[in-house]
Amino acid sequence: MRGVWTPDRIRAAEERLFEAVAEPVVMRRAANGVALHVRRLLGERAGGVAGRHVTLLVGAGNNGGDALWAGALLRGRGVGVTAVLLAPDRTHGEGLRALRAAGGRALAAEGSSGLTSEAVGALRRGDVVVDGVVGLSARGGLRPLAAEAVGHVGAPVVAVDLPSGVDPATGLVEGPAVSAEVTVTFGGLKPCHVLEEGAARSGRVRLVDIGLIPYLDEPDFTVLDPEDAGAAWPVPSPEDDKYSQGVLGVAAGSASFPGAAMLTAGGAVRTASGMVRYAGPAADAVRESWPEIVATGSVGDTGRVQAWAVGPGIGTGSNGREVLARVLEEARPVVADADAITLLARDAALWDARDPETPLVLTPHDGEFARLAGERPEDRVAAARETARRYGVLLLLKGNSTVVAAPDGRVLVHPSGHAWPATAGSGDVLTGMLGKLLAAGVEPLRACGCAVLVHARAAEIAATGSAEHGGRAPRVGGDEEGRAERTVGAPIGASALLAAVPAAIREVRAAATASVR
Ligand SMILES: NC(=O)C1=CN([C@@H]2O[C@H](COP(=O)(O)OP(=O)(O)OC[C@H]3O[C@@H](n4cnc5c(N)ncnc54)[C@H](O)[C@@H]3O)[C@@H](O)[C@H]2O)[C@@H](O)CC1
Ligand SMILES: Nc1ncnc2c1ncn2[C@@H]1O[C@H](COP(=O)(O)OP(=O)(O)O)[C@@H](O)[C@H]1O
Ligand SMILES: [K+]
Repeated sequence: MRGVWTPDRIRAAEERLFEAVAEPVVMRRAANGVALHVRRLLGERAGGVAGRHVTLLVGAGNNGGDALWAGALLRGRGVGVTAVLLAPDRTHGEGLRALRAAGGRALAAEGSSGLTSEAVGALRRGDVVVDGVVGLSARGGLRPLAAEAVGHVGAPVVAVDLPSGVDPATGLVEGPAVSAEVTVTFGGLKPCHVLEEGAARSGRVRLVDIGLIPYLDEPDFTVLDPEDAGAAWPVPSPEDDKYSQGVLGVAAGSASFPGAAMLTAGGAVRTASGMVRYAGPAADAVRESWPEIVATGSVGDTGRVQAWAVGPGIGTGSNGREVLARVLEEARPVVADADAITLLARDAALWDARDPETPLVLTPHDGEFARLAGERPEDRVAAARETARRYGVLLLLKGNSTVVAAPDGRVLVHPSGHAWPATAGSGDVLTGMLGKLLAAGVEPLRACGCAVLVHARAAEIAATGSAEHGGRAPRVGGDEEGRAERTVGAPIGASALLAAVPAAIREVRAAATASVR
């Protein structure tokens, strides 16, 4: 599990760190990390380090300073280094001296008519380009000169701290910005690494220890890693039987939408052993697809369950309302998705059926969220947190980065790193998966984080066939920790995602086993 801190809190911690450790010492730690990851990327993409060329794009502040210091270290490994200075008068002095002393070159980016031809040549020559334009103090998109310079970069980029042009606090991009292959950040993750467009533009995020951790308090929110999901995933123990692992009731689908029933129920079956019961008009179809499911026609006829998954395809008319009210009255943990969210958003009386002490998870996409909150989410973390608190629910806001907020203010974020789950019916699968984890007794916030992580990974496995390659995706270059952007994939439907859920579970469980070894 990794913490994420807002820029203000990172700065406050840095100030405390600088009382104990001199700033140049900290900066050199940061630069060491940047140089290490540049060397790795040179190895991957240029076949070696010595004799290769690195271009530093250097802005006015400490972010450029880190890049210059990293350049000096790379010179020591035989790398040719050229710094392109966007603001020569305000360049980090010590960093520049260090680079020059190590034999690196520096040139001004701007001539009398825009970017100089030398600067363009340097940007094109780099086997790797280091983005030291702007870091934590970034405001808005890249300024015109920086944007023009970035436009000439064809080589993979290592971003210092964050990809320049991305808003550090939100991950939003409101103008030209860098897209990094690797982002090397210091002390703790910032929101831009895991939210919105910033998550995709950060590429692979590498965290470097600069001694900041003791000065950071509780994170603003957290990101689960595969091993966290693997450690929490329920598997049967020798004492278990089919009931003791938690029974999930699924109330989904209708005569017009049998597929929603199949996908939700399937998500549950593939997530954990034990038992799944189905209640609804698609009982015959469900029995045929999933013979292991005990299916009945109505919620009232279903036997005992430990949790319910309700909503996909139930409709928003009186039948759907009746189903949802019956489920809520049972006072068991519930995950309510799709039509159930629409019904809850427009019918305040339905909330009376709910026991406020029993966990209720709502899993809206942005459109459903707007029905609940009155507007589409802008700052997704703040929006999810506020709505979770207001309704006293766990709010799982779906998207490329999914945000899960608990009513007590805790937040988990999962940046998927790809968009393969964006396919009709994949939300139904997620609802079934999450319901089964709730039925198994996994703590609700963690259950949400685990379900989202494994769901996204299952989509990636299905799209890339990576499980067929011994758990590793076929990649275009990239190291073995490489992210999905460099993975060759083909579009999938939700059924393919569903079929890949067991492979994704095996993978996270293997990660958990490896991490305790
Ligand atoms: N505080 C520290 O001493 C440490 C900070 N570190 C580095 O220092 C960075 C923060 O340094 P600074 O606070 O000096 O600020 P930055 O280097 O982030 O920004 C410097 C200047 O860039 C300009 N700028 C702002 N937005 C821009 C945009 N959109 N396009 C082009 N230029 C823009 C502004 O004039 C701003 O003052 C961190 O991101 C990290 O890289 C690390 O060395 C660790 C220690
Ligand atoms: N651009 C995207 N990148 C990654 N995941 C996405 C993207 N768009 C949607 N998803 C994921 O796909 C699923 C879609 O769920 P939902 O919107 O309920 O669709 P449906 O109702 O068709 O099942 C969610 O898990 C969501 O997080
Ligand atoms: K940067």
